[in-house]
Amino acid sequence: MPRIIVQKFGGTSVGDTSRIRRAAARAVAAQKAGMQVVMVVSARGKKTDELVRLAGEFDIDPPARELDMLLATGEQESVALMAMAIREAGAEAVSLTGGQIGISTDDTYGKARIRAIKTDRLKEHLDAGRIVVAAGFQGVSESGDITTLGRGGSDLTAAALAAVLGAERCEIYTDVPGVFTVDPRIEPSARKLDCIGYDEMLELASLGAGVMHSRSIEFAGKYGVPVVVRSSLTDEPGTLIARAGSVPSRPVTGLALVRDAARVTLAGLPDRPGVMAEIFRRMADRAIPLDMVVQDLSVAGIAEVSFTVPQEDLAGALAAAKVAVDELDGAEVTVGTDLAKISAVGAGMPDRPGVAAKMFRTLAGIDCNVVLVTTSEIKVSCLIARDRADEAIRAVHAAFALDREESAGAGRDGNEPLSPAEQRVRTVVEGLQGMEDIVVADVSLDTDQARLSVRPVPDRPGVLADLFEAVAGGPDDDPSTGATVDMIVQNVSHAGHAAISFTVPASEAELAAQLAGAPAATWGEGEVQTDPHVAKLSVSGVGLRSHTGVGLKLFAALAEAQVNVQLIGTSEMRVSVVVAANEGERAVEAVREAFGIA
Ligand SMILES: Nc1ncnc2c1ncn2[C@@H]1O[C@H](COP(=O)(O)OP(=O)(O)O)[C@@H](O)[C@H]1O
Ligand SMILES: N[C@@H](CC(=O)OP(=O)(O)O)C(=O)O
Repeated sequence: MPRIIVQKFGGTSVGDTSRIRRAAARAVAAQKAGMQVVMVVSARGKKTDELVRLAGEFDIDPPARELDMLLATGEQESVALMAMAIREAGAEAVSLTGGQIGISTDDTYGKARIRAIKTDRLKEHLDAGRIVVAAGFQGVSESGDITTLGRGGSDLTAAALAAVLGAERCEIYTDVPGVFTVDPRIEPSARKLDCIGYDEMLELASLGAGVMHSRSIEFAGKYGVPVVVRSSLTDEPGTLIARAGSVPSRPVTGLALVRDAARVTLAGLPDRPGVMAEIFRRMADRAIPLDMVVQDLSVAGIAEVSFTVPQEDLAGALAAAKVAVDELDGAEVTVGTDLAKISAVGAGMPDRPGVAAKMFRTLAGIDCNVVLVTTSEIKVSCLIARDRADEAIRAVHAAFALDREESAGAGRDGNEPLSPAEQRVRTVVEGLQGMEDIVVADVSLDTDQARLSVRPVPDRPGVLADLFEAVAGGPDDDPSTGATVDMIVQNVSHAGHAAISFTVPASEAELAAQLAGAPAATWGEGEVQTDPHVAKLSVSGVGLRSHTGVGLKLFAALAEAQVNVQLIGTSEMRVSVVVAANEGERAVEAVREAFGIA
């Protein structure tokens, strides 16, 4: 069996002739070392941005088919130049477009999904001793049109080619020497990570870390492709992205920032099944990607839902929200702009209950107010004012001492046996029709949870910190005295007051209520309400958030089964909802049926 390596060079790594020569030299060196080499190359520098701008000169909303035709030329230019550079360096090379490689996609221009890849032509060239230079970011639809895979999509081409060719590894060459604890452009003391788990990297990428495209990590994780992110300018070893079992489990591995968030809140909604399904349907109709989704407990039969969208989708989201509110006899839609989302991600978070409290305390320390909170098992996200974002990232980075060298972690050969969840994913992957099809591996029910809601709480910095430090047993999160907080949800405030809900194991409900009572008592009317038994239903799989259909299907199934949703938490790997304890079984049955899971 020939040993194959895929090397991807991003736009910054092929920006000028000397960089193209340098990239070519790397590929030639790998071939000389005995590997068959597939290069995946992006458009040079800011070429794709330029082409988008150029299209805008003629049409502010250019036809998607023509735009894809145009954008694909950026990569076509760079693969041809790269093949010439390789010949100049004394090796054989052939450049291929997405269509020539045999990458078939669906026909969603601008963000097409890969359905299949034919490898015959690639393999023939490799066996003939040529370096294959593949155009990233593009494919061909069933009807024969050129499609693109979404901005940053060359990473996806590389991961996909590595998967179908059974490559030893997929190397992503870029302008930084690896994955850092946070974007080094924001925090110069950011530290390069030696390795990171697929799940953590997937969360970080989807929460804003631009170093890799989230769908490419989804893909690499699904097919078990080892990925290395490294510098195209130096020989440092880079960062290995591998399975969770082979990397250290840190409470916080890294931070990510989304600068352009906007909030939409639908208020005065009836508290009955079907509300979320209606909202998701209206957003899906307009292809609006929902990011943070927050539903807090209803008061006197009135519910409220908030979500964030990229600022550029705000107008569409607002229009869709107005239709939903009318349909649901809701009261009003409000929006918030100039917001940013900062997130902390770490696979070891479940073992360190104080992470959220520490993040809240740090934000309070710089007098930064938190508008919305959502958490999943391995991340905490806070929506804050955009003009505080950089300062907030730097403060949180320092608070978790992310600039400091970590102690030696677990082994990193990636050969540990698959966990049951990973095995389930593998089984589902084997039955996929299209390579990028959704993987819903499991629908589970945890009936051993309690929900606490604290309201009203004053809307000022420090409140979240006081509450969650108290519940965690103090600022040092001593596990012997605190309760283990699972999901945290804070919705937007009204008239200076907000509400916060969270879940804990049922056995810790009383303790948590007691601990939360102390800070609540200092907030005037603040009251802790406990539901000692609720059920948490989770749909888990790979890359759920990038498939907008998952939320829609989940909420439609719950509505059909007449199950009311109390709280929601979303992440890339999991969508969780809290429902009444006596509705849990009915809910899980309906959702399993909807996703075709036995
Ligand atoms: N956590 C992170 N680690 C490293 N780089 C990051 C991180 N988050 C964001 N970045 C940014 O990602 C950039 C590399 O991605 P990109 O510009 O898309 O490169 P390419 O053109 O090679 O695809 C870096 O210059 C860096 O500023
Ligand atoms: N050229 C495309 C695809 C890509 O992945 O680029 P880069 O590797 O430079 O992020 C884009 O700009 O979106």
